[in-house]
Amino acid sequence: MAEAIVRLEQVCKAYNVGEPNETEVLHAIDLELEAGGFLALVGPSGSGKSTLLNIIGLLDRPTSGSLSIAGEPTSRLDDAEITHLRGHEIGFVFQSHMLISAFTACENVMMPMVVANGRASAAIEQRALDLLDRVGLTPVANNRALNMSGGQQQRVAIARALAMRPRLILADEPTGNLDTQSAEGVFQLMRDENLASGTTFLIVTHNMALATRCDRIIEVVDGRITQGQRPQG
Ligand SMILES: Nc1ncnc2c1ncn2[C@@H]1O[C@H](COP(=O)(O)OP(=O)(O)OP(=O)(O)O)[C@@H](O)[C@H]1O
Repeated sequence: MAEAIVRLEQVCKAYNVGEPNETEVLHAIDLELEAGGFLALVGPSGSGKSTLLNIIGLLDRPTSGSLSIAGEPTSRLDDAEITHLRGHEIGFVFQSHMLISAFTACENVMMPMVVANGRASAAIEQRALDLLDRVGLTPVANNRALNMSGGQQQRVAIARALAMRPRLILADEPTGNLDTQSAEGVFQLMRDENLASGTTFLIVTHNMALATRCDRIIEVVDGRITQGQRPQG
């Protein structure tokens, strides 16, 4: 079996801890994501998919339980170490692409590399242009994100997510706002990247037609994994 890029053991997440309205939304989650997988995360609205994604993406911490990324337990890491791990190992694609709309496609893709490097450079710009070429956007590389279609913006977001060569990309309904044809293009682009580079993808989707084309479907219902807890085989 492939090495696990992510391992959760008995992860619980509660909101409003210690207050009268404290609610636990994830209950004792055990989950393994195999390196190189192309994985769908599905479940009803409010079941805890985004909460789980935020924990795996180190954007939020579990209330209890443990999370390892690439074999590294995260519970003892301080905030600076968490930020470093997140910045280098994990890329994000959100439903609303979260691009800086006044920046060009190229500038948006450069952004994580500029932040990591402390300043822009010709090499960073060249890598951004190469990534935009990979997602089919060379002709609009210097267009502002503001003036691009939803499908194009999502392709820029994928290029940006790939910029730091992360081992894991977390995508929260990346095709949710797109028409069928654009959604297919964005989905296929992620699949091609997964196969070409071995980057692991975990994709939250309500689209079962797309989910069934992934290597594995992980289902969350009421804060518990009901299907796909471990890789098959
Ligand atoms: N910051 C928060 N404070 C309090 N409750 C929250 C917070 N974030 C999420 N919740 C609650 O946690 C539960 C799970 O929410 P979550 O967004 O993870 O579900 P989801 O499966 O991603 O839903 P959807 O498919 O609608 O995006 C919901 O009941 C939600 O109201």
